[in-house]
Amino acid sequence: MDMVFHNQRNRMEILEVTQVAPTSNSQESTTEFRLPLTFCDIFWFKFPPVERLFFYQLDELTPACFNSVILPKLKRSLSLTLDHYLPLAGNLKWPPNEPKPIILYTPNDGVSLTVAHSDADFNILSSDGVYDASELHPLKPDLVTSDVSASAIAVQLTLFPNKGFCIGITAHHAVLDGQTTTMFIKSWAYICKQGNEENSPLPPELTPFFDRSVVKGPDGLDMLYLNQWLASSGSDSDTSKKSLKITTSAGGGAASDLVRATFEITREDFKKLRERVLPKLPDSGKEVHLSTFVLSFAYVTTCMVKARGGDGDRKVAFAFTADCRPRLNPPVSQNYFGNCNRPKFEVAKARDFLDENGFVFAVQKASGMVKALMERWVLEGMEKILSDCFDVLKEASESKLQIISVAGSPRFGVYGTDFGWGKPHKVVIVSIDKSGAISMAESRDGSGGIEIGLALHKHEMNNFSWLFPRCV
Ligand SMILES: CC(C)(COP(=O)(O)OP(=O)(O)OC[C@H]1O[C@@H](n2cnc3c(N)ncnc32)[C@H](O)[C@@H]1OP(=O)(O)O)[C@@H](O)C(=O)NCCC(=O)NCCSC(=O)CC(=O)O
Repeated sequence: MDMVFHNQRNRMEILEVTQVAPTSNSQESTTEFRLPLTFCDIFWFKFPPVERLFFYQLDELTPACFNSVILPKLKRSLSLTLDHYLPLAGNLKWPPNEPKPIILYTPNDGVSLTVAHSDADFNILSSDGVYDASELHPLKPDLVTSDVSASAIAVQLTLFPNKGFCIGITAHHAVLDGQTTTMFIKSWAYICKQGNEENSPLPPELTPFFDRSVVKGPDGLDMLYLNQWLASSGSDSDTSKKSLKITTSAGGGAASDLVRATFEITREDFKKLRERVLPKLPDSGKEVHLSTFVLSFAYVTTCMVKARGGDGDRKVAFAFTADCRPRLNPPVSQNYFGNCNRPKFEVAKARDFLDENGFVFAVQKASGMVKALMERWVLEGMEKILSDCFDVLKEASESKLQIISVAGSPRFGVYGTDFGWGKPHKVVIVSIDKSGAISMAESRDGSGGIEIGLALHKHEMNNFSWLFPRCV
């Protein structure tokens, strides 16, 4: 890992802020479309939005070519894609007579689109790092939220003259999860690459499924979560309680002195990690779920706890989100639009990871968490999970606890997102710098490895990059 630290003052010019609406040709876009929120959506009610950037390298891309070819194609295809994803052109609203907020699309709604030019160093920002986390912030669009309305998504297209461009998408987590966000972006890319034909259907694997009745959970969980969110607002006034405005406080503050880097765990590394851990597991690991996810999560967690060091008694919460679609009974289509996931987390002592057998401990813990999802009801324990999350977030904000969670997934296949100009040079999740999360994606070269994105304090990043090749 190259530990040269890059810090640059990047210059950015916003050229246009506009709304992209579904095409008026589509029959659906001329009528209202409502979607209720399920308990899975309301769980995420005020969590910070998820911000993704897709960097496309196009050497010699001139402003003229960007403005006359790329920009019109991206805008037109976004509009056509919204015909299939009307709720994303809409907003979260809370009508006075409704017990909970809804997603509402009304004709003339659209997605906020920002167009910008940047003189920042494309090569650094789309590299494996290390650079200031805040350098990415000008590239992500801000989700518009207020007391009475919250956008579902926002999009930004940024040109880096003679280098390429970047597509930024910010998603309201109560509207869509990572599975749906990536399906939407792939649909947009598909339509763009196909040449923007009107009324053309999406292939089955990209066609969203809007029937909310298939996600069934324990009765009353939606209102339980909503009431917990309202109680957490700290306000007695009904208007501010019911406000749809998102502040970053729910997931911790924004980055100020964090740096970012990407680390890869290759297929060969996984082989080595398996070989090292197996002899140390009871019954030669027969009962342990040794997937690449479990190995990566356990390995990175161990390195992160060691990178922070300190008191062995301090608490560490390690958490991930599981996709419930295949695990519900009956299973729900992967095309289900919205949130169909559950967080899973456990709290341990730093000592358990700092120990000589820290990695073995982490593997057993992560394996147990994944196995519980398979062997028991996938929604077990959901009644307590939001209040437990609030407790953990509070302790983390008081620096009493280190949270390590996972955003994204190697299954999303983000590097397959081709709008017609090739696959992305780099995909990052900007919002990990607010949440203490690591990000995961498949390796870009399709070699079966996993890419891990980190945003850490500089000294922890130094420690991490020293430890990463030699932690086990
Ligand atoms: C709970 C899990 C993380 C556990 O993963 P595991 O891989 O350990 O376990 P598993 O039983 O699911 O899979 C076992 C093996 O089958 C393979 N496998 C199974 N299903 C697969 C699929 N659909 N695509 C590709 N591979 C698959 C796995 O790669 C693994 O093999 P091998 O060992 O070879 O790997 C996962 O099941 C899961 O739900 N992933 C999705 C998480 C997710 O949606 N995150 C985003 C949350 S939203 C969010 O964070 C915000 C956002 O992103 O916007």
